[in-house]
Amino acid sequence: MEELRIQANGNLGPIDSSRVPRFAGAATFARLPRLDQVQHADVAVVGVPFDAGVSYRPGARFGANHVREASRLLRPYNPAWDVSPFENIQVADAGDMAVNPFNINEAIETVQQNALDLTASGTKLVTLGGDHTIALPLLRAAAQRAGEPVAMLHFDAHLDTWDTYFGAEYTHGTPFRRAVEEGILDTEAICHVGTRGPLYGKKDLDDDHRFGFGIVTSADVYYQGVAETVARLRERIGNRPLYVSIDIDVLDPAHAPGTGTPEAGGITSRELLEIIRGLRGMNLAGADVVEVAPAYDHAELTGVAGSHAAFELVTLLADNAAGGQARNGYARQSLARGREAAAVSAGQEAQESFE
Ligand SMILES: N=C(N)NCCCC(=O)O
Ligand SMILES: [Zn+2]
Ligand SMILES: [Zn+2]
Repeated sequence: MEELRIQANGNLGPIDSSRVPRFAGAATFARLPRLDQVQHADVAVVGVPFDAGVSYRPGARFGANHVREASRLLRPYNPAWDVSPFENIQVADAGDMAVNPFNINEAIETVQQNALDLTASGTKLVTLGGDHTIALPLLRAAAQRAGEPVAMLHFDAHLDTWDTYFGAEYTHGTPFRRAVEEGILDTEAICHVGTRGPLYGKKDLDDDHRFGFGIVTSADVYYQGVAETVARLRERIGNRPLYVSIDIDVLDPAHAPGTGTPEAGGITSRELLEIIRGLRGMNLAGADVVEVAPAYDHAELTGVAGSHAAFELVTLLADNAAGGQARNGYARQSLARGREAAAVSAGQEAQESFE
């Protein structure tokens, strides 16, 4: 079966699903080779089976393998970008980090160290969680590799800038407050996207604002549309090294029921994928897709959504490595049409589409 891989430009790609049924064999992300089967990976997809930081339903420890299973149906060409990511760069599945399920502090150290090890020779990481606690050590590693605090786009129903739960500082609801305190985020360029749902009090928003976060709520995405959302995010982030953290609960529970703390009124998977495509050319340092909890999933909805989000992130990295060649994909065309339609309805001249 191994010899039935697609190969291009010296890169070992997925097992060819026209010759080996895609439901055969052990799952790796997108049926890509394991890291130990390649000389060097430009991008590694790695799992973190950890959920000891959750405040409600457990189960995200099984998320990475669920996303891998659902990713069997991905195909090698991404028409939204006009890019074949696995041809441009070597992408491999680095398996799972061996994190201690009984000791959160130790697990956080392990994730940070493993992330540093995996990125030692320039590999970029797309991490599959796991609960959102793991974003903290991943951000530490990303900032260390970037040599400076990183910008962040945080897709989530929740702020995750709370202080403590039951006195615990390191949980899935607190990683970004810790990250600000540690000085690893560029607080000029951090933004939540998809925020919604009840909070503990107004102070949650005041604190979050004080830390420097911008907020594009789920309703904002609805009212202003994807094209405008993307334009604002790009303006805020610029060319800074950017970490993208995607909590799958950013999606409406109709699109992603398999998660631990669902909130009604979320964005659609179409909106999420289009916003990621809108980040074309940005300086992505690393990314994660977290909080997939398969026990609450139905018909693999959440797994499929997670796998597609990860595929778009890998495509972004692959396109950057090829010098930002993506020009003719249909996402670009849709985005241009969206900007035009928004301008017409606002009675303005259509603005130049961003580059
Ligand atoms: N799903 C994440 N990351 N955080 C949710 C914390 C919500 C809470 O327990 O209040
Ligand atoms: Zn969340
Ligand atoms: Zn979260």
